[in-house]
Amino acid sequence: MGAPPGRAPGTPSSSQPSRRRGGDDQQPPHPPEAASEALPGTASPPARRRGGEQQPPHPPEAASEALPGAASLPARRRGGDRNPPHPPEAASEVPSGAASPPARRRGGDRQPTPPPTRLPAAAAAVAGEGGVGPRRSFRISLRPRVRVAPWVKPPVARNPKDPAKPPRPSIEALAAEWAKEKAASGAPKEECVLPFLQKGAPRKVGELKLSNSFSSVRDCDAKLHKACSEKSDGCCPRHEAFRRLPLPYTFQEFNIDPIKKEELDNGTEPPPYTQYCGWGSRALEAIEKDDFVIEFVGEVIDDETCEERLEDMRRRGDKNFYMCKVKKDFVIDATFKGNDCRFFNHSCEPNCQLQKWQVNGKTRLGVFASKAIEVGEPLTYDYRFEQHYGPEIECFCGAQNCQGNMSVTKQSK
Ligand SMILES: C[S@@+](CC[C@H](N)C(=O)[O-])C[C@H]1O[C@@H](n2cnc3c(N)ncnc32)[C@H](O)[C@@H]1O
Repeated sequence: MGAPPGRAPGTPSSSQPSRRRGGDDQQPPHPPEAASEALPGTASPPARRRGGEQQPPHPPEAASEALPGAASLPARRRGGDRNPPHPPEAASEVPSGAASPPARRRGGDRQPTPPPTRLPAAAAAVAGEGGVGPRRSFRISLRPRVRVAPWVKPPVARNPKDPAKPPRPSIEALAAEWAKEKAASGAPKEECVLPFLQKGAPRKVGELKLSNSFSSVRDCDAKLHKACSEKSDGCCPRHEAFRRLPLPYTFQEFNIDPIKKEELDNGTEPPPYTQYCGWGSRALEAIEKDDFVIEFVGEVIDDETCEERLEDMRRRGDKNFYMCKVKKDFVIDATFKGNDCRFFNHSCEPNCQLQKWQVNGKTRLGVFASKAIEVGEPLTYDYRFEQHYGPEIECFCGAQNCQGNMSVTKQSK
């Protein structure tokens, strides 16, 4: 993407102490592929979270979620009332403008309460697509690779070379274990594979850009669907398919690590690099270039629901955005349900890349290493999302060639 060196026009850099670059606060360069650099604050001192940043319990639907910490980070952003970023990929852009100094996040960043959408079936649908399956969480297969920062011990303690540490099973071994259990549960054979680990099986169909799109508000017949939905007791046939989670997840499998924010806050110091970007994930083992790292999963929602959720976010003043627009009426929202991938922060010089794959007729998103990643490195990818309204979201990735914000200009698309 055409991220211009330095801050984007209009992005005031003087208004705030530039913690992103230079100086002791600079972050170690991030790995990735597209953009530029390291997560900011990597070297900065860990900052304790405040109680106010704790996350409220999730609503019933999301109850079993893994999204704790998401909103709680102390991140510095501009304009506290900036709009929530829109789901990736499509979009357009917002004038930057807001020159106000980045403000730390507080209570307002709490985890949003799942919107009382007309899609009460959303959660249930989640279970639907996966069919019967083991209770094994997909995350298990990913455990050796990544983990949400707050739960991660210092990289050195996880060093696989440490003789005191028993070697962790490989991701392939864990995947095999998962597949065995799933097969034993009676799940169809095709659902007992982790596509991204199957050599040659899945088909990569493209790379995905995260964008802050709100486009369907303007160009889609969402209203029609809404009316349809109201008439049919909240169930619009056409949208039903988008309320499911990608296979092979079953509700149980997706119901991972329902860790509460309070637990994370209890004596846990967030890693330094989250000082400005919020919670993050880091590698717990060395990852080779092109290796599969994790799948981006979440609730699959349509554009209308996405818009409703974004509006809710704006009203709540939430600043963390977890949606990824795959295509029209197909947005994967990890706000209320997701795995560690939801904690991957943006970097203008990322070490991972989000790719779109076609697996057994279904579109799935996989995060792959775009370069070799060392143990302890923050895992990032280039969001490159576009925002339709509100001030630009300032980027604190710390990359030397950071573009200053997480939006992408139309020209660079
Ligand atoms: C998918 S979430 C990543 C996890 C998030 N840090 C958290 O605490 O839950 C995306 C959000 O993280 C924050 N973020 C990620 N990368 C950032 C960066 N480079 N600079 C500033 N904020 C960032 C933004 O609030 C963004 O909406």
